[in-house]
Amino acid sequence: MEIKIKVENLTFYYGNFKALDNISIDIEDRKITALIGPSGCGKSTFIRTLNRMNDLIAGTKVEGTILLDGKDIMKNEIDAVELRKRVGLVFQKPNPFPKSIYENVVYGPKRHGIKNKAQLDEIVEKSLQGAALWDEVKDKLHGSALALSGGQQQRLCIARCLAMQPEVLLMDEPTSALDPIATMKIEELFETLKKNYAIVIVTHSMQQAGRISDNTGFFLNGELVEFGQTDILFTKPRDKRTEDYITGRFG
Ligand SMILES: Nc1ncnc2c1ncn2[C@@H]1O[C@H](COP(=O)(O)OP(=O)(O)OP(=O)(O)O)[C@@H](O)[C@H]1O
Repeated sequence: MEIKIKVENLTFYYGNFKALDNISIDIEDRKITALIGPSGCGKSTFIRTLNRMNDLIAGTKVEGTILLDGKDIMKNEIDAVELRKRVGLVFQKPNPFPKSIYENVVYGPKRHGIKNKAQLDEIVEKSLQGAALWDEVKDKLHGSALALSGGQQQRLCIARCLAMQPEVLLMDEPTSALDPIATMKIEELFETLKKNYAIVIVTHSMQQAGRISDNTGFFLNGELVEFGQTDILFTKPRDKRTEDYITGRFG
């Protein structure tokens, strides 16, 4: 087992409000880690600490360490822009730019200085292939991204992330705005993606966590109550609060 991200004693505040309390968790490489828990328990806050997206919010404070390949990402010498390239984030609602499919995918690489047309073409094809969208859009790459269906838009956002050649993919409820068929396609895509990336996915659906993840963490009120192999967490939870949650007694 290879640890991609090691989080140790992570505590996070919005102003005086402690949103995460002493979280320690190992994110394995080439595995899917699901994070579950009731609304407001800190799941999104947690994944945003993993690529320092929370830095952008004023008045926040973070304690503890987050090691990416053994290196502390909270140290000042780490460039946050470079970090977000390595640790990509896909949001709940598909949010393509109001530009063509092609321009959406090359947006990040262009900003990072890639100008060569042949190279950009290759990035577009590879990223769209990687996001299982290429066959559906290869004949309309210069058409508007906004003309795609919700599920296609979400796969485009995944492609946009892949174009940056990340190592970790963070997904914040990536299928909650999608219908069951689009959801199934994205879940199938995760199975393929996990061969090359560490994936962390926040989900409200325990069924989804059970279907796709290798490891699951259960959050409650900013605490990581339980973390372990998904099949064990769902069948033999150690903590009464986990058991109550997965059996639907609360949340
Ligand atoms: N920018 C912010 N400023 C202040 N408090 C915030 C901010 N973002 C989140 N919070 C608070 O931090 C707590 C955790 O929120 P977070 O969004 O991480 O939970 P969550 O588990 O992802 O919830 P959901 O499942 O509803 O998305 C909540 O009490 C929330 O109100």
